[in-house]
Amino acid sequence: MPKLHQRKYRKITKQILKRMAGYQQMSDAELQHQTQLLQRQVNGQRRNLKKVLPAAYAVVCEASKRVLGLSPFPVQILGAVAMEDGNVVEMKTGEGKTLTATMPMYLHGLAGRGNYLITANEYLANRDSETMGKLYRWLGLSVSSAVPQPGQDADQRDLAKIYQANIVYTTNSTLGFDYLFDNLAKTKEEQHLPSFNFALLDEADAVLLDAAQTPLVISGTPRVQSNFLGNADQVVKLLHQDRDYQISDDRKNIWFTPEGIVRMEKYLDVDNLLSHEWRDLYCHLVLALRANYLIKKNRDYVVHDDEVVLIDQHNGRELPGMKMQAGMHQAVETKENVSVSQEQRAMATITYQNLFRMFHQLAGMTGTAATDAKEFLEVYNLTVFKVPTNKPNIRIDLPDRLYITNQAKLVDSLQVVKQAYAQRRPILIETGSLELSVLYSRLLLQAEIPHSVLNARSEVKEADIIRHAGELGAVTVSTAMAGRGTDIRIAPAVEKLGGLLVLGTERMQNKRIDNQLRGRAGRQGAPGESVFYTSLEDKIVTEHSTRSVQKFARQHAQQQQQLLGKKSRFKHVIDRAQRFLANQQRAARFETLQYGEITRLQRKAVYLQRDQIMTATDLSAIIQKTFHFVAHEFVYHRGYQNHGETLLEFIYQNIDPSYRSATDLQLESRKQQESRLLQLMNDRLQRLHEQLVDQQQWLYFQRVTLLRAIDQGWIGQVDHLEVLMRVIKERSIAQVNPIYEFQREGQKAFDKMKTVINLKAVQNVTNSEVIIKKDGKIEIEFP
Ligand SMILES: Nc1ncnc2c1ncn2[C@@H]1O[C@H](COP(=O)(O)OP(=O)(O)OP(=O)(O)O)[C@@H](O)[C@H]1O
Repeated sequence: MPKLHQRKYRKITKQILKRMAGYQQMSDAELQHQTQLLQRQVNGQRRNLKKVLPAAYAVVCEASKRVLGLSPFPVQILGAVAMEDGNVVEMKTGEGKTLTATMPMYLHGLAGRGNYLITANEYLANRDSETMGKLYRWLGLSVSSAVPQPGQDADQRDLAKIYQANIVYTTNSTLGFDYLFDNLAKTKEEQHLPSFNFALLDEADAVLLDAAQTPLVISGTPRVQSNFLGNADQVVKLLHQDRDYQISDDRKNIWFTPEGIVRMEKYLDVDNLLSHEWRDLYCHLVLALRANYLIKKNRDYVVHDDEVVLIDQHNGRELPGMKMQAGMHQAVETKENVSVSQEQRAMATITYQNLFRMFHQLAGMTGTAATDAKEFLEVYNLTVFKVPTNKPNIRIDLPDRLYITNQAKLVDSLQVVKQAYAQRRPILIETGSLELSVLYSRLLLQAEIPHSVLNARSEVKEADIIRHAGELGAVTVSTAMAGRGTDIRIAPAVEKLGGLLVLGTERMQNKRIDNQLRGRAGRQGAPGESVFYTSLEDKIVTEHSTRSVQKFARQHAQQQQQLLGKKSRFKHVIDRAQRFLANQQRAARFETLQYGEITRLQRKAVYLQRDQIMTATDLSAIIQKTFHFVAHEFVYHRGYQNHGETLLEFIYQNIDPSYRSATDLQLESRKQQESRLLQLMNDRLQRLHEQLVDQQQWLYFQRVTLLRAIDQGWIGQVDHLEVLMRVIKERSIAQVNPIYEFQREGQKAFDKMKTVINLKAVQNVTNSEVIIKKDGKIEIEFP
């Protein structure tokens, strides 16, 4: 659908402002009654929403004044109008996105359920569903937060109630996991998610871009432990870089050289390590290689009490309980010689791209989107619309200070802190990692400057500290991601000192995060200042710039002065490194998208079948089809060709363990064998049917046994695809088209899965034991 023009948005905004005058005259009760009137006009049809938009937005604006004491600015209304037209709306930090969001959320809430506001973290989902919830509730719509309340576990949530609401505040991972769990349910009653109508994504770029590289994975039953772990680790430790393996410049990829392969074949005494026979061993060698040479202790993980604990790359926090997927965690445990934990099988996965593309309508808001406009359009069909600030931005963004070494940079930046502190001007020091924030805090202690450090373990505490960061004399040290979404207000006395000063101790992974940090100062037209202190030893430079830059840094490590001057060859070194990294990340997302597409199609087919079984009122046709498939498959493919399995064995294993036969089944013709199998299956089915005379019970039994078969097959397939993807990606250096290979192999596995599911269904349907309990409920013991 072609998007409306900017002028049009302004025109609609004017209409809304005009309508507000009418609503101003109404009593509270009359205003509240508007919701019902609007709902009647919408009549549950999303296509009617556009028509009522001006009225609905005007109602929200007037109600907001009365309930929250906030009257939305015209630029906020403009932003809300653009959101409804499939845009990622760029509104600078502090412009009031939380309030802006209430307009489209209310509008969609008028049509019913299935409308989500995706916030950046759980704290914000709870906070905003509370504060903005007052407004929706006042107007007669229901609202909930899907994330656990503080102190609550995820499985203690009342999902039925949460997803009953018109408007749900949540996070991307909560939504994703709930969706995946919903599709592991046994009955319709256990499914809670309404259809995906509308999602408004706060910090859309963080959700759709930064988080989109890694798919969500639900892990379940343990995978059989491999005994290759130890061997692989030992062998890989004997290898030499460049001779036996190579590492890419960005240190993200690593691969064996042909010489390395030959060497390992010798050590392990195997022929042709790359052949199908040694696939599992090779997989473990690849894992061990990454574990030993790419994944670093004290950067990616720490070792505590015989346990490998991962570290969050963004804020340096420990992530207890989190595990790397697909055997990687076990490889690192083996490297560190700690006890190897059980590896969990992947049970369900989805990429964020696919999760959000399932929505009928998407919109986003963020402080910084323009940099990635093209990708938003290509992947999500979202355009970027920039909303002007309510008041002109008068924050001063100073040019970077660039040094050769970290030390020189930190020493100089400390002078700025001292100066601000002497003036009692609040200063917010933003670091790229927890490590650095601890270091900086130590420097401040030495200089006897009292300060707060945001390394609190909870989002609530962070919000509390950051809220005070704009007060007279406040010195706050924070990691880049901490305290997001919390407003920093400044007093008039601080305005006179030039407002809040934001000092970045390094430039971050990308420009967007840099800008978010600057945006903590100078909100809503207030004065403020920002400056970054950078060096050639910063992470972004060491990891993502050319070798010549790194060489220069090493050679001049003694120099303390700043690298000034417009002509300096290093003037753009950080911008370039950021761009380089951004390109790489974009490529990685594109790759995730392509692999994810193949999984998506399979998932869609399986979930569709689950749905059909869950809603069907008669399952006999499906069961008969399954019986025929299995009988035919055995007689024409399995029994004769593959396994030489006898018919008797097959019956014992899959249909009836107590089967006694007087005849020699081998002598029967294929046709006879097939009909004998069918007859046996139906006999067993009949036996169960006689036990379950109640129609509801009978239907329930068939449904549960069939669903279980699907899940058994599909979960195996999900796990298989995960492993397959890893193997293919690792091999991809030498391959022409890994995606094509994934597709081909994935399809083959999918076909195999269908056979597995059919067979499991026969086993479950013919071989389960049923106990009818006093209350009429039935318990099924599966074979
Ligand atoms: N129309 C308004 N009138 C008065 N105050 C407002 C209005 N809209 C928002 N605010 C206030 O502005 C502050 C910033 O709002 P909010 O936190 O939603 O900004 P934001 O755009 O989400 O910023 P960030 O990007 O940092 O999350 C809040 O204190 C909010 O109450």
